[in-house]
Amino acid sequence: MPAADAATEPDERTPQPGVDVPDRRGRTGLDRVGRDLDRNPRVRVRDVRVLTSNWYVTRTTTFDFQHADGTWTTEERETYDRGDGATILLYDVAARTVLLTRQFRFPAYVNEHPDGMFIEAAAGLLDEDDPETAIRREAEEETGHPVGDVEHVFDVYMSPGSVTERLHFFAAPYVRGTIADGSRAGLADEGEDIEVLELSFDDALDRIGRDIVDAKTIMLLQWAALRGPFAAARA
Ligand SMILES: Nc1nc2c(ncn2[C@@H]2O[C@H](COP(=O)(O)OP(=O)(O)O[C@H]3O[C@H](CO)[C@@H](O)[C@H](O)[C@@H]3O)[C@@H](O)[C@H]2O)c(=O)[nH]1
Ligand SMILES: [Mg+2]
Repeated sequence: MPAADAATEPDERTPQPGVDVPDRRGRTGLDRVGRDLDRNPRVRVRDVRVLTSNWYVTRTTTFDFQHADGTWTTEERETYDRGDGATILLYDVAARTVLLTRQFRFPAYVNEHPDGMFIEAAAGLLDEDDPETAIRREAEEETGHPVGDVEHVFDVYMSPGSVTERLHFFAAPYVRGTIADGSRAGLADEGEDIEVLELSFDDALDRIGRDIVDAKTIMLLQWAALRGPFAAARA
């Protein structure tokens, strides 16, 4: 590098929140995630940069990738990391109903959803908990209904080209009538305002693609119809 350019390089990098000094959520070392990945010999991570660590974390990672013909190229990919989550379908087989939620989702509203009000299966981030503990907590917080034994359904990457999140899917029975349709739930101090929605299972299936447009909810409803509690073989 020419001397003139070297002179313009800063001596020390300004400390970066989330990397060298705590960010607003007390995190440091966020640039270490992904550096030691070695499970796939066709991928060699070269650098990880934290772009934002405001609430969740965006990074850009530079890596060498070996293509099918053996050649290597250097690629850069941005990732959005909000941690992993869990979701649950609460169902009553005898009443043929499901217990869902309705809440405002800004990212959908800003992308052409008519009002941002989303019908969803109860769900939340794991935070520090294991998936089953987390889904019990979230189901009770978001529907007010206590959850007994849960059935693990599958674990799915919801948007693997950009979002790191893996979502753990569960199902559990609930008792119709315990929670009033239209009652409110959620943690007010986290800005949550959640309406509990009790729908007939057939109505919920019918509304897929109309006013039920949330991926995890559609996946759980279709699983319930095909292989879950409402599948012909299990009924
Ligand atoms: N201040 C602030 N708070 C935020 C922000 N983003 C989220 N939150 C807070 O974080 C809470 C997260 O609520 P959870 O119930 O834990 O998560 P969720 O958003 O319902 O996530 C579930 O649904 C998502 C969408 O389908 C899933 O992506 C996710 O895995 C999970 O299943 C929100 O209620 C809100 O209070 C933000 O940018 N700023
Ligand atoms: Mg939630």
